[in-house]
Amino acid sequence: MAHDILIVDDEADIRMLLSGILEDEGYQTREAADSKEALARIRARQPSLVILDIWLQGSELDGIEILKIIRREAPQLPVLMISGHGTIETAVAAIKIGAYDFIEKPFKSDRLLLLVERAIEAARLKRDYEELKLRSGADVELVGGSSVMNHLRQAIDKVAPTGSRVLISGPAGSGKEVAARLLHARSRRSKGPFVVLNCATMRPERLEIELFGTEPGAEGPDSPRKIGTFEQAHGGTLVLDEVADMPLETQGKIVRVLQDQVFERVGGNNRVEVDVRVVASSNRDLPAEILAGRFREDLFYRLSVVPIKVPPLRERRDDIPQLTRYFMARSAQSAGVSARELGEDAMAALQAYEWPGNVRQLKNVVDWLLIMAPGEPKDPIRADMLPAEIGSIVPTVLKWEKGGEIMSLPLRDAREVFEREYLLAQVTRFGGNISRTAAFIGMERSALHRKLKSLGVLNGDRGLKVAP
Ligand SMILES: Nc1ncnc2c1ncn2[C@@H]1O[C@H](COP(=O)(O)OP(=O)(O)OP(=O)(O)O)[C@@H](O)[C@H]1O
Repeated sequence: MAHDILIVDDEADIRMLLSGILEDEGYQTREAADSKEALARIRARQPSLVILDIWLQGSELDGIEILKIIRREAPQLPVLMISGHGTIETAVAAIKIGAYDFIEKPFKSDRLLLLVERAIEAARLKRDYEELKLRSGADVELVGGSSVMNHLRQAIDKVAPTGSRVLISGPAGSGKEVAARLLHARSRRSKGPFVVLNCATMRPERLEIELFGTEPGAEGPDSPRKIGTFEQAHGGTLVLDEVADMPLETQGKIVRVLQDQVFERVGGNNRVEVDVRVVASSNRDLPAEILAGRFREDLFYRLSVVPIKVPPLRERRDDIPQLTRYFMARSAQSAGVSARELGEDAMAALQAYEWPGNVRQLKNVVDWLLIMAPGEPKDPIRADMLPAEIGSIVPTVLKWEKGGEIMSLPLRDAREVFEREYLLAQVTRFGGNISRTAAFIGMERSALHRKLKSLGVLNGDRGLKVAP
């Protein structure tokens, strides 16, 4: 995405010269000859940078006064001042007010381009830093080697550069936001902003303010202009998280923005033009929401140009060991302690668990284990150290304690109890896949099948019987 630069100078030939130099380097430019035009252009859409002449003949406000308004209305917008003879002192004063730097007339194009590049980069770094502060711990790595995850990554790689709208569906905590980040990172907009708005956590009135921003005075007599998420995301990606939670009326407004890439801020009628890739995500069944009259069909078709599904963790149990090690390494690093290993029994229990809270829940369990698991840091974490609801999945006879009940049985019956519990745990861990379980435990597939049937673990063809 080309950066959009606004050139404010009263002299038409300087504006032409500047826009020529900048456009040759691939920037997009807009021009303004006086304060009225300049402010109108900025209000219509926030540029990436303003190049602002200090002395503007025939203008109501001079460069310094315009700068003050920009600082107030758009504090993140970088401004590069142009100073002529005798205005250097003013230019220095401008830096104190918050201009990025100044360049003196007559200027060399190399120096101009260098300053422009630096000013935009500095603003981007500041924005990234702010974003990072807000969302520290955000991931762009989609960990997992299961075939479902490989397909997901392939789908993302394929659709990312096309710029199509994408609807990501999947249950809570499954990694929808990580998928959206990856989509942005692999797109042509990767240098542009990535903005996420959670539609579920906001009151309906607040949602529109967040989406579209406000004009000065809209939220009280002295309220400043607020830039909404659509405008913040110009040149980048906007994620509408939990899009099904948006009120119908707001949905209608979004349809319009998607159609025309134009909207008005709350409390005004300035038309704001934006170029934003919208990625929506939801954990609901949107076609069912449409039938229930809670989601607009036209919005669904506009958002869902390419649908992507992130499956629940229980459908990709193969990813659990890798995810566990990944979260363990990261948590240990950020806590400044050494990572703990997990014993085979603990890993089997993690793989057999249902994970209603998906990857987010796994991450929390790993964080908890790092702090709470007893024993020396070098000792592996065992199944009985896991939170009760997870650890109980592993049959008691397999835990490192002397099973009481089993000791009261003759060998033949004890062996049967053991086999049954062991096999049930292994088959669950491999998601009911008999071939893979057989390969892991070192049995022929058909022999395992017979065994499971004779132990009453298999119910019918492939269905698993619940442990008695
Ligand atoms: N494949 C993955 N690799 C690495 N981290 C992951 C993966 N999937 C999810 N996570 C991590 O799990 C947590 C939850 O993921 P994320 O926020 O993307 O889920 P979500 O589907 O958007 O959830 P919600 O619907 O609740 O917003 C995050 O901390 C994320 O970093």
